[in-house]
Amino acid sequence: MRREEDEDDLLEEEEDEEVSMARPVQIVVADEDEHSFSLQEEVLERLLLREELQDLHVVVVSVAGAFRKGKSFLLDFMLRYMYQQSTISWIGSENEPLTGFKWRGGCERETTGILAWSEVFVVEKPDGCKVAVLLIDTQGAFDSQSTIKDCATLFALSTMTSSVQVYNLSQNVQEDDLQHLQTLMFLIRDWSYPYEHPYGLEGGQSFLEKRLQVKQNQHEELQNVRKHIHSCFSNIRCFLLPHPGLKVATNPQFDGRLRDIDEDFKKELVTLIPTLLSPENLVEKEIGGVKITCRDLLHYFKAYMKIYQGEELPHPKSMLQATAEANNLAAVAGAKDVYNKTMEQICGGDKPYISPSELERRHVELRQASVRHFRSVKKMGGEDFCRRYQEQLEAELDEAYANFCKHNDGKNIFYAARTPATLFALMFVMYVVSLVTGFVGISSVATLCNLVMGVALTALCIWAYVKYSGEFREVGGVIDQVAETLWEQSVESVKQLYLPGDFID
Ligand SMILES: Nc1nc2c(ncn2[C@@H]2O[C@H](COP(=O)(O)OP(=O)(O)OP(=O)(O)O)[C@@H](O)[C@H]2O)c(=O)[nH]1
Ligand SMILES: [Mg+2]
Repeated sequence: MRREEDEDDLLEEEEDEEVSMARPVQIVVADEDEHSFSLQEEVLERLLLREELQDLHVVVVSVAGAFRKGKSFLLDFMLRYMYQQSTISWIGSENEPLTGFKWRGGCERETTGILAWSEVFVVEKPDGCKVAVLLIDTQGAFDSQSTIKDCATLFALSTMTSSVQVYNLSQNVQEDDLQHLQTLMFLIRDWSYPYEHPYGLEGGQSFLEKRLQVKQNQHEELQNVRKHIHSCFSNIRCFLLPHPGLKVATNPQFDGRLRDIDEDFKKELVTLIPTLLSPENLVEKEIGGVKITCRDLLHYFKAYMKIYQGEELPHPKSMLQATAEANNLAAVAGAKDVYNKTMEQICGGDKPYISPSELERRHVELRQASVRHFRSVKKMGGEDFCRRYQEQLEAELDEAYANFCKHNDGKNIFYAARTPATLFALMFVMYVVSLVTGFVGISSVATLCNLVMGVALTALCIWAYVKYSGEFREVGGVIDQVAETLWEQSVESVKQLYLPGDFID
């Protein structure tokens, strides 16, 4: 028995440790049979809404492309860089197995849906701004189980939400690769023609230029893709990566040790990864020309996911609509945060009681500031569209204010002491009246007073028990209500007795 308990404890400890350890987390889950995808909102919230992250501009680096082409493998080197970037030897030691996003050999696909690394890295750029860096791994495209729509959905979703899309290709750029359009960096694995275009960024750039050239005798459609691609992306790059060697590609025992990887590959990796991730090269995610924060990113994920869940592939117009919606929702969340944070400072849980009129004054002030903040954020969708969200913001602020008020009232000890005070006062009055009437000889009245006193005492005991234990709260509520009515009635009658008539109004 004892041993079992010990084992349970051990298991729990291991689970706790796992929770705190950085690991890949699934943010979009793919349903194989239904060919549908669902967003893990809670996971994403836990990732992006951390206090220290939510207001930072976000850099989202995602790797997408065909399945089984070393995407997760590459991401694990990116992780090494993110953890060790201050050292020159960030790439690791010769005998260290490569871990992080799960990768493996073989011909069956590994990654499904979309995964993110659970640790969002905070990096200071050379200009002193701190940004949050999120690394994203996507399901490989063109495997035998997924439909074209599945691949397009995942690819579009990761492209729409990332600031740097690494489009992983094998050996060459083919025509259908260009038709996927959305990319900033074509990463060509196993490049085998270094004598025509050398490895690395420069070779890649000259190769890409050649590929993207519009030629007179080309089919019109091919010409259009080439013309269009530049208008979709502000920066298109290409990197040629050599083959990592036969051990990497064919040995089932290979576990990612540098020792087993070709020198050429490692040499190029050392320039590729900093090109994407060094502080001066980080690209913050922008939407509509505005840099977005981690908190905003959550809203964009939700909005894009919603439209990709439909039967059809979304129309560009609905993409724009979803972007506008997410954009407004993000602005609402930002503005509400401004309000909540300041209100917390004024009357949060650890702050003392503040007079209701002062609280209202601050609320009105902050509500205005919050709405102003909302209006000042650059938004899409036009005035009418924004107004709807402004109304939503105002309603949410009023609701938050009502909660702050309740909280504040709870802190007033006189407010809290009202019920026992009323009951004590009642008992005292009854005691005095029963004494006097008993003395004078009106025993029936005296008995009645004693009875009321007994009831008040019982109510007081029950009330105290409810407050102490937290049980039978409804009974406590009834006692509070009766006491409050009694209190108000007495205050009213005292006022009428002692204040001149014209004061009462
Ligand atoms: N030929 C070649 N193989 C590579 C390269 N990089 C990694 N590999 C190998 O490719 C295999 C697949 O690696 P993964 O990282 O799991 O590939 P993936 O693209 O994430 O695969 P899916 O998750 O199934 O889409 C592993 O055996 C790696 O050792 C490369 O540059 N060239
Ligand atoms: Mg993978």
